Amino acid sequence: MSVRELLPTASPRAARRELWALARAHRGLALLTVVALVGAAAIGLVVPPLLGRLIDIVIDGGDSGELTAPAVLLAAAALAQGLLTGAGGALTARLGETILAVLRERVVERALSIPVAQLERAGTGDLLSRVSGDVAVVSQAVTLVFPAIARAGLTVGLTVVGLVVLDWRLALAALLAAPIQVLGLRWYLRSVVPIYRREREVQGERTQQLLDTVSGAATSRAFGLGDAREEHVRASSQEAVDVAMLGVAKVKRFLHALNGAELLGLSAVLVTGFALVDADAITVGTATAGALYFHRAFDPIGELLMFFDDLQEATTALARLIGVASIDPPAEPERPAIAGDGSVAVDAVHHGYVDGHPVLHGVDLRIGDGERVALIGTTGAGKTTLAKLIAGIHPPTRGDVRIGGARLEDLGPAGARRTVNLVTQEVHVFAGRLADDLRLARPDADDDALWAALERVDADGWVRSLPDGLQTIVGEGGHRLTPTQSQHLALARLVLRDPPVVLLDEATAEAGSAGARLLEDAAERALAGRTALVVAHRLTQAAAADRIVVLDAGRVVEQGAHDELLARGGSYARLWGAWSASRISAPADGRRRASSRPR
Ligand SMILES: Nc1ncnc2c1ncn2[C@@H]1O[C@H](COP(=O)(O)OP(=O)(O)OP(=O)(O)O)[C@@H](O)[C@H]1O
Repeated sequence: MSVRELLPTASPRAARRELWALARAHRGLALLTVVALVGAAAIGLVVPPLLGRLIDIVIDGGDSGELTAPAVLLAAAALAQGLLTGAGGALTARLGETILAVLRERVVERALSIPVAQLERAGTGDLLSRVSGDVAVVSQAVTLVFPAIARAGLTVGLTVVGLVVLDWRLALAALLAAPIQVLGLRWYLRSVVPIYRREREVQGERTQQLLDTVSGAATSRAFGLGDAREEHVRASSQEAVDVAMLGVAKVKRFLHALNGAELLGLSAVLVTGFALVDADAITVGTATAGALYFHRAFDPIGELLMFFDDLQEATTALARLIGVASIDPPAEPERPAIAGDGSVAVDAVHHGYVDGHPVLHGVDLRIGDGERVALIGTTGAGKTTLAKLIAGIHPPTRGDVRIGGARLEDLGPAGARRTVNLVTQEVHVFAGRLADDLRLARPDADDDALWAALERVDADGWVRSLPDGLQTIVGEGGHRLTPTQSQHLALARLVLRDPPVVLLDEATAEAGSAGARLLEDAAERALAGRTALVVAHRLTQAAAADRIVVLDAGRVVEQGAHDELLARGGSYARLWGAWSASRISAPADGRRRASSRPR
């Protein structure tokens, strides 16, 4: 059993540092954004004192000419604030999107260089949920939540300053609202946030039920399961509605509490203002301005509190993205070694994925330059593990792997990739032109080189018959390739890459028998002239090798040529006997029969 070791998540401090560094790279835009947001909030501050001034002029019986200046200023402030708010929102979104784009690129770049072993420990789902789900959450926050929070935060902060400057006693009275807000927020976080989380889970379940029902419609019809499927969808929809309604009820209570806080705070400001006016300490206009300030700060406070959940979600998602973006790419040695030839030496190699569960126990193996070795053994014997260690995907727990005399770590990640290639049955065909898919192996290859590689693995025939030949769009959304054709492509990429050492793991195991035969021939041609370790599932593959190595429970128990091992009557002879018997009773392709040496 493997232990999940999720990819790193940045600490809040590291996330802030990274964001700061990203924002600094766009300091011009960031500065402009701050100026617009602060400007909008600051201009808004002049509105309550101006209204207060108007009231004082009216109360003092001033002439109407005196009203003109404050009224014009009010109109100008409203216009300027509107313009700056609009500009601030647009600039915040632009800054956020720019930073997110850089972050996204970095996440993808780092994701591609994450050592496979680390990715396997984390599970690809972890990385996928980050590059899809987390990016979506942050994207939405960048355009909606962050600008609103920046605006609200600045308005609240500056308004509180304005209130204190206007009259500290009014500011003190306004503070009466704070305890209700703090207690309300604590209650909200404890009771509503978990409901939101549950709501998202239930919605995910409902989507899954819908997808299952739609994609499995034909099966449901065939087995008369329509009613049962409908019931599943109905039940999950009902649950989603129930949970959403529970959330709505709680949010309404929270809003009531906020309204109560507003009532209390505003009453306190008005009563204090009344008392101060009564004592001739301030004018009616100042008291009015105080009440307006309070009111002005209140809406954004509500907004800030309501966005708290989104903000939490977005910060978590951001920390998960920054966590991946901060993974150091594997270090290259200062002076990478160069493999002298294609020989492989495995010395006393031990390996285990989980402490206390060793998989390989001191494996020694020598493969000569250009030699073809077949690795066989029962399921779980450790064949794939050994191949991965030789490919440098996992470093062995103990022991050494050398290629052409150089240790894998001295070759460095890039050198190891150039020297050893592991071809597995998991072949991914990238969406795009077939030629581009092939060029992943050798970006500078011209069309002639691509055709030569395809011819070498006998794939040129079907590629020529595609609607646009090399330019045919394949992969997701394009021309669908059969598993055999995908494997053909993988082998053609191998030819283009041209590594001296190849590890072929189950590359031909999945295809149907006719395809398997074709691929065996293609693999044969792709491997010609290279050192090869073939994890063989059909013993015909093993029999054709120069040497066969039998692995049992993580140990090499036998090795030698096919005839030699048959004559010895050991593990291989027994496996061959059992396999031949099964072939005679149920021949895979209905034509061939097992013989002592099939090739
Ligand atoms: N990533 C992993 N984490 C934990 N255990 C693993 C991991 N990969 C393989 N194992 C375990 O290591 C042992 C050897 O697995 P391995 O895949 O190397 O065997 P194999 O001989 O290639 O088997 P098969 O023929 O079924 O592919 C098995 O017990 C397997 O469960």
